[in-house]
Amino acid sequence: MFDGGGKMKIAIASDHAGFEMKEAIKNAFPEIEFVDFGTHNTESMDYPDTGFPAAKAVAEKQCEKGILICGSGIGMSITANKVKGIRAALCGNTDVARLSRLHNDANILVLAGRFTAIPYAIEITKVWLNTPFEGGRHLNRINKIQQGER
Ligand SMILES: O=C(CO)[C@H](O)[C@H](O)[C@H](O)COP(=O)(O)O
Repeated sequence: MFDGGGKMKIAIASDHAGFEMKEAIKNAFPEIEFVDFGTHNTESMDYPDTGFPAAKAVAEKQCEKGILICGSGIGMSITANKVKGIRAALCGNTDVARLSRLHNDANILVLAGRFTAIPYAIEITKVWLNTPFEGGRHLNRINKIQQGER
């Protein structure tokens, strides 16, 4: 369980199409403790095999947040949002990444390994990790999502 102390603990996972970006993100943030759910090479595999365990680690609060990467980001988004308590946001630019935290309290960032340049994906990640939830009117909406999950 994440205890709020020490390094921020982030679940990270990809399929083969997101492997290179996953490794680059891990290297770009040495101050973060990444729990890597795979995949560990570029051999073809199925994104739910890594996406579900990573999303569950966030939902069960073993990790504070998560980052998932596949080719388009769609498969990982669909997978993660099947897990109760997960609000996964596919972000292709820094403005949307900021809003996904401010307004949606997104607890998983999804990136598109085949459609976003790696240096920009790192910028998106930096913004996403450093933006707090705004609360207020947005909290009512998050509560309604949680009620709809039941
Ligand atoms: O789920 C996806 C598309 O909606 C992901 O982008 C996958 O990475 C992609 O489908 C993998 O494609 P591949 O042809 O098997 O490499």
